[in-house]
Amino acid sequence: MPTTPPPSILSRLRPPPSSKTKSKPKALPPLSLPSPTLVSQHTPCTLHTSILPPELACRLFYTMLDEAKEWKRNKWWLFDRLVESPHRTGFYTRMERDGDGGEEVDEEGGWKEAAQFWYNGRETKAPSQFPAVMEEACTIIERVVNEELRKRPRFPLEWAGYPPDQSRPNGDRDSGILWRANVAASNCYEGAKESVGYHSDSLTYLGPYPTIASLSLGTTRIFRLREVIPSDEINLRQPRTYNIPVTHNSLLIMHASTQEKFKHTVPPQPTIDLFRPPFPRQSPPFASSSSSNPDHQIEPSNCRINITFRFYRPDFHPSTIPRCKCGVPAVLKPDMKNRHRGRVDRFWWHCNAGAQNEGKDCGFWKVLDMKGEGRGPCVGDVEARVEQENTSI
Ligand SMILES: O=C(O)CCC(=O)C(=O)O
Ligand SMILES: [Fe+2]
Repeated sequence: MPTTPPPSILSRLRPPPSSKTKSKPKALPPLSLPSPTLVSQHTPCTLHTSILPPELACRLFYTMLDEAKEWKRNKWWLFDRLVESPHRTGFYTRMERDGDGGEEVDEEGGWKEAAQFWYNGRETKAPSQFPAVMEEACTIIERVVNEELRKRPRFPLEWAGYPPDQSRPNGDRDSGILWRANVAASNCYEGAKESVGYHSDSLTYLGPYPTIASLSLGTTRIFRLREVIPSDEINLRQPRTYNIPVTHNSLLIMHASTQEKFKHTVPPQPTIDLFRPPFPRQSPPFASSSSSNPDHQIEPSNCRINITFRFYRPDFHPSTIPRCKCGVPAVLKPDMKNRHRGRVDRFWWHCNAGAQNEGKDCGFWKVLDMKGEGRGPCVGDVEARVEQENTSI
């Protein structure tokens, strides 16, 4: 009986790795993060489900749906193409009280510029103020964000709070407040196909390492995060995609370093579940006893409303933002690909005029110099001062 010769031992060994063929890092499958615990484990964000009293969340949803009729689709030049955002957006400012907690002050000039920046430099009217129901929600959200901020380690370039000798908006009401939502940007995604592409938020008025509180109302959508891998790790690991289902009345807090290390998107979906508001539209009261058949007033909706509450830092006030040679406020971005000790330390200003100027910018470019530009106080400055005082005792 013919026998086949045993395979040589050499044929069973893998060839030695060639210096030319570098093995690519393994692609990681997307990970779904449907619970607050999982979100905290894998990302610099925290998720809070049922953040507002249900009746307030529902009333805010109806108010913002009505407001959304006036919102715009952003338009900007991307290279040589004029593109339009696949969702509608609105920008709001919050009335602040002066240092004595008395007269309400509205620095319209500054906020108008900030609103124009939100619309990619397009001329816009003065932004609207928070509607009363949004103010009510904001007070609750602000308290939760400040509680979280007090628990988390902070980054050196984060805002350290008002210096003791400086008057602060809202007087006494602000004691212990590190983060105050003074503006809000709102988005409406109608149907499964409306979306926002991958981006990180411009830091122009937020400054480095901002905290952004993002409230979801209406239909559930996926909020997707993906890390930007630093250049020196590109051959070592691949980014993972994280999918967070953001349900009605959930708050996703994007803590410091989310904008520096990750990009985020709300992608188009094949389908969505319609949202059935838990209360009828009419007000007041919201109680079901007010109507013989409240079901008749409840219309299912295919919209998701998102409100991002933001703290525009006093040391990044519109009057302090460098202008490029085109004469418009520069945009501030983190140098995401270069990280040292796991941290982005470098940020730069660059010309933003191309967004409205047929894609042509003036090439203006400048590294952010916190001290040189007179900004702060930052967490790192305060910590360094305390350390110095302790060593000199
Ligand atoms: O709708 C969302 O959850 C995200 C919105 C967003 O990324 C933005 O407004 O910058
Ligand atoms: Fe964003």
